[in-house]
Amino acid sequence: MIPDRLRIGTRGSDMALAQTHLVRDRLKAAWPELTEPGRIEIVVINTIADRVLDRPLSAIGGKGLFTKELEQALLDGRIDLAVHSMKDVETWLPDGLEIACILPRDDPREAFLSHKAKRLADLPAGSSVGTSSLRRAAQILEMRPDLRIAPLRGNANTRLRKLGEGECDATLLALCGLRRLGMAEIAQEIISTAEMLPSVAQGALGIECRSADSALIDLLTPLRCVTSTQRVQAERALLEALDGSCRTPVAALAEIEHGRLSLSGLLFTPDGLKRWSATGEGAPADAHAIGFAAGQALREAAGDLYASLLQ
Ligand SMILES: NCc1[nH]cc(CCC(=O)O)c1CC(=O)O
Repeated sequence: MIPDRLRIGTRGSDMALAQTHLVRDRLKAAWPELTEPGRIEIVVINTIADRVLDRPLSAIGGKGLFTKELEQALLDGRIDLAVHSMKDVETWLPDGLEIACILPRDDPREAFLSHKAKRLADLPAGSSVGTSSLRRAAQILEMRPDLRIAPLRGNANTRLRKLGEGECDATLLALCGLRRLGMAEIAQEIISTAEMLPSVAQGALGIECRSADSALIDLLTPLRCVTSTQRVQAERALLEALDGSCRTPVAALAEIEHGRLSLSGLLFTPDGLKRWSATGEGAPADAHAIGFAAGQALREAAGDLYASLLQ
């Protein structure tokens, strides 16, 4: 049975709203009854990550900040669905909630933006790259130890404005995020995943619901993408084995080709001076085990240094 009313919770940024509108439109396309006026309501919820813009996320509690208020609204019954960028979703969810659906994944690559150079490799020595992502900072410093990292917080629009105002010489953003904002053409260089492995789950959208809402979960069936789900499962299992949080620079990407899943993962020291890599391969149905084993391998490779990365 289709519920009379569905309330979708979202952050208020342009990117979050674009993602939510995409989910709403897919739901309407799958279930024509939901196109009736008033059947789907969008509820904007302000999160700590949107309010605190002067400090890096890793210093104020990590990526849970993007999702906590939405999860509380789900638990309180104020909303029925929450749309998230899967890269912002914590490794462990609160009891009673689940990611009931992962949509077809977008391009996970990073986009380079700058007024000083067309490519990251061409930035003059000493240029500043604005990012508050520990992963991006470590990867940039590994490739270009002669660059400086400058803190840059805020949603994508805010970061683009700050770049325009000259707060930094360059920045990196998820290409899919730019695309959702209708601004993909401003990407100067699209960095290959071989050069820069993206964040776990970058480009994937997920829908979180109350586990008890089985009728609603059934409604999401036509929106699910099996291969995207398996890829995200493998990458998130890698993070799970690492106790991953925003404080540990980790990158991972799983791909499925000819019925085989292959996973690459990297763990960095925040200064980019050291990195460890692990790979895994197997049947897509074993995504979780493949990811977890790769995460454990990274942890072992880092050895005694691993504890210091968690500080
Ligand atoms: N950390 C914020 C965030 N969370 C998800 C995306 C991009 C969209 C996605 O990965 O689905 C972004 C912006 C960025 O990193 O450039």
